[in-house]
Amino acid sequence: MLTELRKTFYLLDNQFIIKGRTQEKPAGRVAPDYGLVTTPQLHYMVYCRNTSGRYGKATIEGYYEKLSKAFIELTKQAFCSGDDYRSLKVDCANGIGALKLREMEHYISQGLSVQLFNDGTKGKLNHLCGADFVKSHQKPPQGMEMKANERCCSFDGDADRIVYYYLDVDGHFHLIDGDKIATLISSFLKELLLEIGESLNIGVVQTAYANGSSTRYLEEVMKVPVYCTKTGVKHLHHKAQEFDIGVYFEANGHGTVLFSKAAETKIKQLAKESGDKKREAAKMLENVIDLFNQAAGDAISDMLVIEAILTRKGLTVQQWDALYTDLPNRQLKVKVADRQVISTTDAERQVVTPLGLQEAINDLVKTYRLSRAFVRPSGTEDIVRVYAEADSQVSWDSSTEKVCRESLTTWVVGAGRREKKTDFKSVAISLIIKGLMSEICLCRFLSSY
Ligand SMILES: CC(=O)N[C@H]1[C@@H](OP(=O)(O)O)O[C@H](CO)[C@@H](O)[C@@H]1O
Repeated sequence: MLTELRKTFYLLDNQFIIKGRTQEKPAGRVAPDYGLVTTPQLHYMVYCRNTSGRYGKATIEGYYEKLSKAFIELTKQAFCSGDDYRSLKVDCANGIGALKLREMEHYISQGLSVQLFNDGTKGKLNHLCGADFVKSHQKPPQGMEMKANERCCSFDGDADRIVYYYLDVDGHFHLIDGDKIATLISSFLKELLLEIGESLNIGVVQTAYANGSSTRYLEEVMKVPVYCTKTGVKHLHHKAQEFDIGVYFEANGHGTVLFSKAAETKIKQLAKESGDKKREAAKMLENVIDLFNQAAGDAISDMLVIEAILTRKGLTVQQWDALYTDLPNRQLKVKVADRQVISTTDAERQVVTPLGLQEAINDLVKTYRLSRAFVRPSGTEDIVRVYAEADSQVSWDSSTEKVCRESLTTWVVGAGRREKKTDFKSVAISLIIKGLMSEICLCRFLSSY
């Protein structure tokens, strides 16, 4: 994988990428060797080169200096500076993120001390660790020593995704995924925008995998417009470019924030105006712009933004988590002979073919409160993905409970996970939706293909 990254980098560096078109590099130019870098660092270098250095210095030191300077500026007069805010446990998925975060550690040590786990000295890349493992199994990575209420996060193998989590005093695991990251960031940005008093528009971009509670919170409580695109960051990135400030995150923790040129110019100009609250907010926004990797979703950059926001707002990880409660949800993969038998529309939320499948899904979900389910072919694997979510407040009778208990036992034994007792009904309901959709609908509709 790391070799793949290097190959990708050399390929990019041998070409000049201008407004999405590639051109051969002029003869005689030597491609610099940056050694091993994370995927987002690689995107950062390309972005710097394509803007002739206006975005930043196209070196690894340039990256560290730009981000750490903004981070230190944002945290130096922070509301909270106790040890709890300063230390963070990071699972590096045995990937490149460990090497790079170690290199960066001393640049940021004034504001944050990181303790690295799964740093690649032993263990395999992404094996029982990393953001994807933590998100899909909803449990801590192997090798991480967690105490109650400690703030922890996981990168994925190439360090372009991040998720946070903690254990509560009862030992229950709480995941804070890309949706909650987007919510925290959007609320911080919205507050700063209010302070500078400029009518810059802000939009949040999600995919169908965003938890319904996050969408509702953003739209109804925060009054921020939310847009849904197809899965895959390229779709989210393009949509986010339509706003002065475009926040995009996939639920799996892949995302960033984009600032339009006009917004950046306005903010820079306000930051120069003298001595008032407006100017302070604009200066803070200026640092936020520098701290985000606007070339691509970046675990290191996102981590620093999150840490700066939590410190500035004096928020604990539990308070952050309590912004809203995720609807119980399940995702599963179904192996089919030809995943293309399923085609979708409406940002992959509605099935077009095979005919009848969408009606079957509609019939299934309409009996549960706040329920939603969709089926789509994966863009990266030869599988079909099924997603279902539902509210835990649902009607219940003893026969349903019997079926659910059995399903739940199968689930616990099969997946090796233990649910909280209070989640029992909701988990069981999700299982029914999942079970019905996967076993009855999908099999019935797909068996003929
Ligand atoms: C449900 C899910 O997590 N899908 C992932 C996965 O895409 P699929 O098209 O679902 O296979 O890989 C993509 C690339 O890494 C990532 O952007 C996306 O979020």
